[in-house]
Order: sequence, then C-alpha cells, then structure tokens
Amino acid sequence: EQTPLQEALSQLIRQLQRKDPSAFFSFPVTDLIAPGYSLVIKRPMDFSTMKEKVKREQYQSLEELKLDFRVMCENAMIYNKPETIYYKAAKKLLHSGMKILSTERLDSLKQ
Ligand SMILES: NC(=O)c1ccc2nc(N)sc2c1
Repeated sequence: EQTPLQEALSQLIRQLQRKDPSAFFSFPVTDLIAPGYSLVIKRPMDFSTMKEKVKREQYQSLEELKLDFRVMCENAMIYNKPETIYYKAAKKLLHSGMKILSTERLDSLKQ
C-alpha cells in the first residue's frame, strides 16, 4: 500500500538509521533525558517522527526528507556541547547521511 515515493523514503531512512548505531536519534528527545531541551529546540525531529511522516504521506519529495534529517542533526549540535558524544554523533551522522541523500548518488541509482 506504499507509493513508490514512500517506499524510496522508507528505504533511505533505513540506510540513515544504520549510521546511528547508538540510536541517539531513533526517538524524540525528552526533557527527562535532556533538561530544558524543549525550551532550546523549536523544531524537534527524530527517525520515528520521519517514519510516521512517510506513513502519513507528509513528504512530497526527497528534499523535504533531507530538510528534516538536517534539522535533526543540527538540533543535536545546538543543544549538546561539542565535547559530548551526542554532538560528535550528530556531526558524523550529518556528513554520512548527506552522502546517502545526495541527489547525484540517487540519480545514479535510477539509471
Ligand atoms: N539527539 C540528542 O540530542 C540526544 C539524544 C540522547 C540523549 N541522551 C542524553 N542523556 S542527552 C541526549 C541528546
């Protein structure tokens, strides 16, 4: 029952999640584990929310998924100090994820 776009986006999220082995980005960050998070971060994002958006067909394009992915990583680099494992994981995830989501890579898959 998934559209081709939903199928493609689900596959990309699976690939991105493999780059987050500690699962720091699997679920919404709570104020319980991250004091004051909801005061600092205006646009929370995580992989479970992205998957829900795919399911509800709330992404019209790959670009929109890329935006949420970037926001998710940047949130972690705003809230967490540079010396933390969360900041470092976010920086690494952003770089590896942007390669996975790069259009030239995806175009090459289409040919
Ligand atoms: N994605 C994040 O920014 C993140 C994830 C997990 C986590 N656990 C903590 N104790 S602070 C924290 C922050």
